[in-house]
Amino acid sequence: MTTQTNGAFDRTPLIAGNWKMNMDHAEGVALVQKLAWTLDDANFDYDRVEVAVFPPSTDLRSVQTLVNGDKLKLEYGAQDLSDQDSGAYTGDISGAFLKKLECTYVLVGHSERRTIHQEDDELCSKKVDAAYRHGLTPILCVGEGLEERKAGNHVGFTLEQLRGSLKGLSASNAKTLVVAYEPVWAIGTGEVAGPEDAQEMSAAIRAELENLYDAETASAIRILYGGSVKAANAAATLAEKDVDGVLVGGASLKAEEFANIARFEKHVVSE
Ligand SMILES: O=C[C@H](O)COP(=O)(O)O
Repeated sequence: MTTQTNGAFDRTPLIAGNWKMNMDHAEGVALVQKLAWTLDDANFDYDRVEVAVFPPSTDLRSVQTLVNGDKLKLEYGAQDLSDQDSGAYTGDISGAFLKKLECTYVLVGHSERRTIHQEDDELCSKKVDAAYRHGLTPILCVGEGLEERKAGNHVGFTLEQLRGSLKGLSASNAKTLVVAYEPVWAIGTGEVAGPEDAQEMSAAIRAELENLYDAETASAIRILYGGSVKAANAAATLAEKDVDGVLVGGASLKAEEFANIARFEKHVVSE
């Protein structure tokens, strides 16, 4: 969340773990349990850094039961949602159902959905609206491909995706929005964009959000970096001024590794 004191916004860092199509519900419960125990053993301060996991939809009810039963301070969310609320949409999942499962967040427009499922900006903007309609906080994913990066058009491409995916979003709702910048060429490749790349794009996104809304809204929105984030590289990226968190894929499937990413301040302090 973002808190405001005397006009200044304090953007709480968000460490988000996108499990993608991994971990059935039994494995998911074990992973959440191990993550919680690992963070508790390290006296982790959930008020300083927010930690959220994004399991496959089949796991959400089990994760909800565990989080509620053990009073865990972890947040959780879904990897996608329908732009529709209910009806003849086989295989889709309504934001209303996700809210009933007490999801806080929902990913929208992850590059794997944009490419594999041909999700365009128009559909993403409708999914952002659906998230707010059901009281979910969207994490809107944007980011260039290798060809845009090589052509030096990575900023223009990403900002165009951002504008197209936020059509019609009000400034009041936008204040709680989270944006995740994920250069597609860095996802799952081990090729992590350097902290300076992450900062360059986060600053450009924040400037564009100011154009789309206003300075206050832009400074309230948290911007995450995603793409081959590991415990070894997270602290440097998270130290960047406009980077407010990370969206982690593969490394979030290992409790210790993900917990070490969440404890990035330890690394920064100890450096
Ligand atoms: O949603 C997470 C991103 O796709 C990054 O995945 P990755 O950490 O496996 O590169």
